[in-house]
Amino acid sequence: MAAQIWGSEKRARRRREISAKIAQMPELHDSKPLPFMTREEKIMESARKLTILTEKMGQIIDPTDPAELYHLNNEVLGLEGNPMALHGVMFIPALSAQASDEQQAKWLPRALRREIIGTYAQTELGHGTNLQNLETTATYDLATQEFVLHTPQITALKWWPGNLGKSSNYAVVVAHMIIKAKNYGPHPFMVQLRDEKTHEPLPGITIGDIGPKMAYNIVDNGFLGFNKYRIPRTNLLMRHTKVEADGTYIKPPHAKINYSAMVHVRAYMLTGQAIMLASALNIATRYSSVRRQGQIDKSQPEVKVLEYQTQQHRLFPSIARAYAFQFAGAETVKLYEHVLKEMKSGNVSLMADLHALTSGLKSVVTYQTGEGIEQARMACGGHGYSMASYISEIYGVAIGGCTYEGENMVMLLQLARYLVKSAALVKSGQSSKLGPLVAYLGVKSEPTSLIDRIPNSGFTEYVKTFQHVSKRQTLKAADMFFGLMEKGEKREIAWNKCSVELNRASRLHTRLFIVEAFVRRVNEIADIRIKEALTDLLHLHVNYELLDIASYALEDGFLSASQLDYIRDQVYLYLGKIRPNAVSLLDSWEFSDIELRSVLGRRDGNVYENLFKWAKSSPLNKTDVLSSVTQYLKPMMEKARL
Ligand SMILES: CC(C)(COP(=O)(O)OP(=O)(O)OC[C@H]1O[C@@H](n2cnc3c(N)ncnc32)[C@H](O)[C@@H]1OP(=O)(O)O)[C@@H](O)C(=O)NCCC(=O)NCCSC(=O)/C=C/CCCCCCCCCCCCC(=O)O
Ligand SMILES: Cc1cc2nc3c(=O)[nH]c(=O)nc-3n(C[C@H](O)[C@H](O)[C@H](O)COP(=O)(O)OP(=O)(O)OC[C@H]3O[C@@H](n4cnc5c(N)ncnc54)[C@H](O)[C@@H]3O)c2cc1C
Repeated sequence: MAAQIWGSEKRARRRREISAKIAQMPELHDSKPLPFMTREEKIMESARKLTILTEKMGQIIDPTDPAELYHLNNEVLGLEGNPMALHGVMFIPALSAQASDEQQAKWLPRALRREIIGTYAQTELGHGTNLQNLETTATYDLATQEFVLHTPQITALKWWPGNLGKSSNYAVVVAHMIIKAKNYGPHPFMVQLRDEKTHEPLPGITIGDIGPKMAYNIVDNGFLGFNKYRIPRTNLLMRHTKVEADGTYIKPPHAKINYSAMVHVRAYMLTGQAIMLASALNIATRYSSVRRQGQIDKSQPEVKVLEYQTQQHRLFPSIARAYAFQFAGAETVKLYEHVLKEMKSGNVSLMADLHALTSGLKSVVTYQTGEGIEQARMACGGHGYSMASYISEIYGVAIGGCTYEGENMVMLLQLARYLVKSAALVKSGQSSKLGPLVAYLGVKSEPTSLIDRIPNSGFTEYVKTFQHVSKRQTLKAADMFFGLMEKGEKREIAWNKCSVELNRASRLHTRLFIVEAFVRRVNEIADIRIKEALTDLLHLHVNYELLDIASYALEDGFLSASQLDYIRDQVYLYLGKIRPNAVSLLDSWEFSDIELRSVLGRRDGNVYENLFKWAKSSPLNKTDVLSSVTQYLKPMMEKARL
């Protein structure tokens, strides 16, 4: 199963080998539980481990393999981030996709050797979503052949970029490029922020940390202002766009090609989210098979809480989602790598499809991951609320994904643009022009679902039902939009008035893609036992998801009330079938105790002894009487006694 999850037997084996090596290297372990550290201590601890890793990485992993590097980071540095989180996730990808060969030769080897630390600085205090209204300017000075970066007012301060505040000395900065008073829109520039020797900010740069966040606090998300700060013309990333010495602008082959670093993260973050969801579920499911509370049969001893159907219903559909996201994520990364290769050689024809797909996926996956993790926390009762479970940190980090790389509603609306264009093709009889991801929009569907009538149809009838609801909602939302425009409404106003319906269409389309990716994967599996276990999970997935969106299929009678009962019964049937495999389905992800950082979720199940040990190690328990008591509470009580 681990081979299915991680992509191959070799990958699964390598992960195990890496975890085993790390287990033998105490210098790479947290020196004490992270929840007991202050933010400064955590940042220091992370930097300590990061530098050891840089030295010893070659002994542990193949540093050129991103999957090995990612696993190493998760084990050693953890999900709260590290001082170089953005360096690998956005700075290097931005340089790789947007710098010319010559620029790459100059900067990439230095970045890869970790001679310099970089980040991606785009969002500002006043604008994150609406890139066209970013305010930082890069004005070309023809006389000196330099760009002058400037922050015209407080809202133009860069705000949020990870590791910008304290760790990075370089950044890819996105600024409006102005040449001879003409604004060419946002473009990426390579900018040195700090002196390479002293790490002091360079003159003209104002920089710092934006303060603590809900989670992810090892990362120093930062602010950055420029006061007429000059960089050479050749620091504009020039793979696709060029500015010649005389100010001549050579436009890129696609208007949005500079957005590729965002698409990179949107594609890669899906498996990252799956991992966080599976981690939280691993903790909750293990704990649920240790925790005994109450009886189902009063004549029997107390049961493991995992025996309760409500507990299974809370956890198992999310286990199915974690697998579904992992499989959909792996497909998306493959597609992304393909499109990137094409893009580098000038073929930009697949960019719109990839943008639409990743926009929908990042939104649905992050939202459902958040839901699943929060349910996992509640499934652990009181102990889930303790930082000892570590679930709250996983939750905080995961839901950051609902916001970063494009706020979810906004990204769903990006997919909706693509769906509405596709709907227009269907309505004008041009269905043959639909891309493969939306081809179903042009296919006539049956009048009713056959879900309960062809039980051995594999998952075909389910897929057809998802297709039906997605198609119907897309055409309905598009009709609403076109109708408003026909009535004379301006395009943007009409769009806003339909946006809730449009986003519903985007979610349904994306959920269909996720179901299909899961079905595709299960169909490919040769090993009978693995196929059986995943088929059960897929049954739960399709029935649970369909129940969740049933209103769309009931509205037009595609599903009947009795079919809904059938679907509900299938959910209960598969909850029971999955119960014996539940812990194994999560243990198969092979998270080590070091990586999980959870007292509740330990592999040995020794929860209570370790919770007590953990509580005793709380810094508050170093003394029996705190100074807050001696200084304030004790005098107060004494005064009251007088
Ligand atoms: C897209 C916007 C909303 C609008 O852009 P704008 O330029 O204004 O658009 P318009 O002019 O209106 O045009 C719209 C048309 O453009 C098309 N379009 C838009 N984008 C693209 C694109 N990328 N490709 C192709 N086409 C595109 C669109 O389809 C329209 O076409 P049409 O007109 O309909 O034909 C834009 O403003 C936007 O994107 N806003 C969002 C801003 C954003 O995303 N900011 C991100 C900042 S960086 C950030 O947030 C970083 C966060 C770091 C987080 C760190 C944690 C990382 C964890 C990663 C884990 C990795 C795990 C790895 C796991 C593993 O290895 O397994
Ligand atoms: C943990 C974290 C890490 C980050 N890291 C980085 C980084 O490394 N580099 C970087 O540059 N940035 C980073 N960001 C910033 C992030 O990319 C932005 O916060 C994000 O893109 C959302 O933009 P915003 O903050 O402007 O939200 P807003 O756009 O202000 O969103 C507020 C509300 O307005 C709604 N809204 C906005 N526009 C529309 C619209 N057109 N239609 C409908 N609704 C709309 C949204 O849906 C939302 O409900 C990070 C953010 C976080 C939380």
